[in-house]
Parts: sequence; C-alpha cells; structure tokens
Amino acid sequence: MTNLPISIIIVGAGFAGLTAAIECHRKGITNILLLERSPSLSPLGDIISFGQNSSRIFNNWGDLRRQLDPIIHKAEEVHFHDSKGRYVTTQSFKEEHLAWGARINGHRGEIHSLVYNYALSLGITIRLGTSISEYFETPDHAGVKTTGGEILAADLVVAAEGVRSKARQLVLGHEDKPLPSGYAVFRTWFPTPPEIYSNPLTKHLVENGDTHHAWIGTDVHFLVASIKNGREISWVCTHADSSDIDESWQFPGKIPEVLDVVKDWDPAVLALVNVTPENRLFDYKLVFRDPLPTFISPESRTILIGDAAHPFLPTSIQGASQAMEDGVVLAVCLSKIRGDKTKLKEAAKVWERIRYDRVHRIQKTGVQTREQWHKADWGAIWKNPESLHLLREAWVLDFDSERDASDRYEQVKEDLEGEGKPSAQGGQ
Ligand SMILES: Cc1cc2nc3c(=O)[nH]c(=O)nc-3n(C[C@H](O)[C@H](O)[C@H](O)COP(=O)(O)OP(=O)(O)OC[C@H]3O[C@@H](n4cnc5c(N)ncnc54)[C@H](O)[C@@H]3O)c2cc1C
Repeated sequence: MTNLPISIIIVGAGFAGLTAAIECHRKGITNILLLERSPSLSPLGDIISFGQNSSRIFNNWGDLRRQLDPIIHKAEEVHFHDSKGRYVTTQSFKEEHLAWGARINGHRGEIHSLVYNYALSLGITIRLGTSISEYFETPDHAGVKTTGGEILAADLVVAAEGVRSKARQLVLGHEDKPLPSGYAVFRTWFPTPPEIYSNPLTKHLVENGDTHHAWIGTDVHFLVASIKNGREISWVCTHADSSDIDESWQFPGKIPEVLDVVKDWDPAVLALVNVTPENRLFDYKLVFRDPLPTFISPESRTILIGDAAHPFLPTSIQGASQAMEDGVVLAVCLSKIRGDKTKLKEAAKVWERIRYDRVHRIQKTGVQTREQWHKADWGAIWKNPESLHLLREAWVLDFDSERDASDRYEQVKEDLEGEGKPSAQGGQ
C-alpha cells in the first residue's frame, strides 16, 4: 500500500479516535499521534451495542473479530414487559442477523481494550495522560496545546474527545456548552451473584445463557442483559432527571435512588436492583446539543468526529457506530486525495457532506424510540404490542460506510464545486 504523507493528531482514544487512527493507518497514513487524557484504560463500563453498520468495521481489523467472539452478548431477541412485569412482546433479531450480519454487543471496557491493543499492535503512537486544553490552526497546519503547555502540530487535527469537546470553540468561533437533556441513566455491570440464580423471580435472566429483557414505564425504561452465558449481568435504567449539570455528568449511583424511580415495579426488577453492588452503579446525566452548522474549522485543518460533533441518545443505539463510521469515511476521503496536502480542504468538505445528513437523521431515531417507550399509550400497545419494538431500518444498519464513501466521493466533490460555497450550512 502507498504511504500517504499526511500527519494527523487525533485527540481522544474513544471509539471515534481509535477507529479514525486504525482506518487512516489501513489506508496508508502512518504519521499518526493519538493523544488521550486518561492515564490508563478503565476496566469499568457497561454494555455497548454496535449495529451491523459498525460491527462490519471490526471484520477488517486483523484477528479482532475472533477475539471479540467469547465476550459478546449472544441473545438474539429482547422480551418486553410493562412496568408491573406483564409480558408484552418479543422482538427477534434472527432475521436481520441472517440478512445484514451479526451485531456486536458487549462490555464497553472489554471491547475498547481489544480495539486499543489492536491500534497499538499496528504501531500507532498513543500517548496516555495527555490532556488538550486548546486548539489552533493556520492555513498550513493545525495544532493543540496540552495542559502541560506543550505545543504539537500536524497537517490535520481530528478532535474525537467526546461530548465536552474543546475543539468546538475553534470550529464554531464561540463556546458551546452541552445542555441537560432532562434524562439520566443508572448503569451497571457486575458478575452474576448467587442470589440471582436462586431467586425464582430472576433466575430466568441467567440460567439459560444470555438473555435480554426490557420493562417500559411512563418516562422510565429498564433494560437487562445477561452475558457470557449468564455469568455477568448488566442493566440500565433511563429516567427523567431535572438535575443541573455543570462540569461533572457521571456520578456514583445510589441504590435507594433507583428503587425510588422503579417503586411499585415488577418485583423481578426490584430484586435485581437490590442485589446490585452499589460500587458498580453509575448515574449518568445525559447531555443534549443542538446540531452544529458544521463539523470543520474555518481552515478545514481541524475536524470534529464522534460525540464531539454529534452526541447521541442511548436509545438510538448508534452513538458508537456513528463515531466509528466518521473515522472510516475520513480515512476514505484522505485516501482519495492520495496524501496531497493541498487538497486537505477538499477531503474535509467531502467528508462533512457525506456524514452530516446521515448522523443527524439517525440522531432523531433516538428521540423517536425514547418517546415511543416513555410516552407509550398502553391502550394502543396492548392492541399492537409490536409498536414497542426498536426501529431496525436497513438504511441505518445494512450500510457499508467505507464502500458508500468510496463510491460517492467524486460526485460529492463535484456537487460541492458546483455549489461553490461551504458545505452543510443549515444541514438537515
Ligand atoms: C449512557 C450511554 C449509553 C450509551 N450506549 C450506547 C450503545 O449501546 N451503543 C452505541 O452505539 N452508543 C451508545 N452510546 C453512545 C456512545 O457511547 C458514544 O456515542 C461513543 O462512545 C462516542 O465515542 P467518542 O469516541 O466520540 O467519545 P468518547 O467515548 O467520549 O471518547 C472521548 C475520549 O476523549 C478523551 N478526552 C476527552 N477530553 C480530552 C482532552 N481534553 N484531551 C485528551 N483527551 C480527551 C476521553 O478521555 C475519552 O477517552 C451511549 C452513550 C451514553 C451516554
């Protein structure tokens, strides 16, 4: 493969940053520096789901797909109940697995660690414990300043530092703080304790391998997944939350607060919450951001990807997938200009145009599913239980972002040239 002479700094080693690094490397860019604030990888976390559109990306990464196999969630259906525990419906994913390929769901920390190690195995330089405080650019290069005062520069800076991105200031020209969404999520993952196996209310969750169950109430939903043949269990409880958020948005969770949210619910839910180790429980305040007018800086030398550009509600089940697609498409666009630095602006603009409508259309599906569950009209649901099912749409899931970008690059470039103006103003 031809070596493409572009230097890239990527900030943030989440799924967006790691995918961008791995995919750019795959396309022949070797001068990559990945900077991550955390001093070490955190083994903590809970469940993360990758749709078929991003699960396919792992298939291109050496032996990684095989390494993922023992740790991924194997259930192929989700069983829905109302808050009192009355069974409503089952949604099966078997057909879509046959048609569109398998999904990867598993422990965020475990999957992240495999991807991180794969990036290291390629020789990508990753500096942990490096926090970026500032972004800058000139027409010829872009750069970052670390909190230690070090200045680093490259042809292109990719800001993949999540929902609190500092690069938004450079891209937008003003500070843009995330807003509380009015919702929070209690999240946990822990080894299945003996009480879950012995309790007749909960043993079905774990004793026959991996399972997936959902309980839907007014303005609250509670999802449980057992994994590794039932030996580990994860649950999330999304609920309305009016607390204000400032700098922190992830807090230690409190079991009594969860019990308060699900009081009078199915005794199986209460039993599960009661055996949850409090030190494995997190209270995650969901932030909201209006769609940005653009993802790229005025000189097109700094670009926002992943949650830095477009945070997703968990109910879209696409945040990490779209973060990965961003990286894949970026690598395709950079390969199309064959390392010609004078064409970086072209590649960035085409990348943005390819990504902009898709991510914003998919963002809306998260709101749709949350409203469909939280504001459910139960009279209508008992008549049509399948109305609780998750949206599973081919245009989102049966999608190859690499092939699509490769096929459309020239046309999008011509469209932009024809318009003769910056891309994506006003967007969706
Ligand atoms: C509660 C919850 C549940 C979710 N569940 C799912 C799911 O099931 N499926 C799904 O697809 N998506 C899910 N998402 C969304 C998904 O987690 C995110 O969209 C995705 O992880 C975004 O990846 P990212 O790499 O853009 O950002 P992040 O994962 O936030 O990574 C950003 C990285 O940048 C680092 N960083 C931050 N600031 C700096 C700095 N100044 N300098 C250097 N480094 C910095 C951080 O330490 C971090 O490692 C969920 C989100 C939430 C909030």
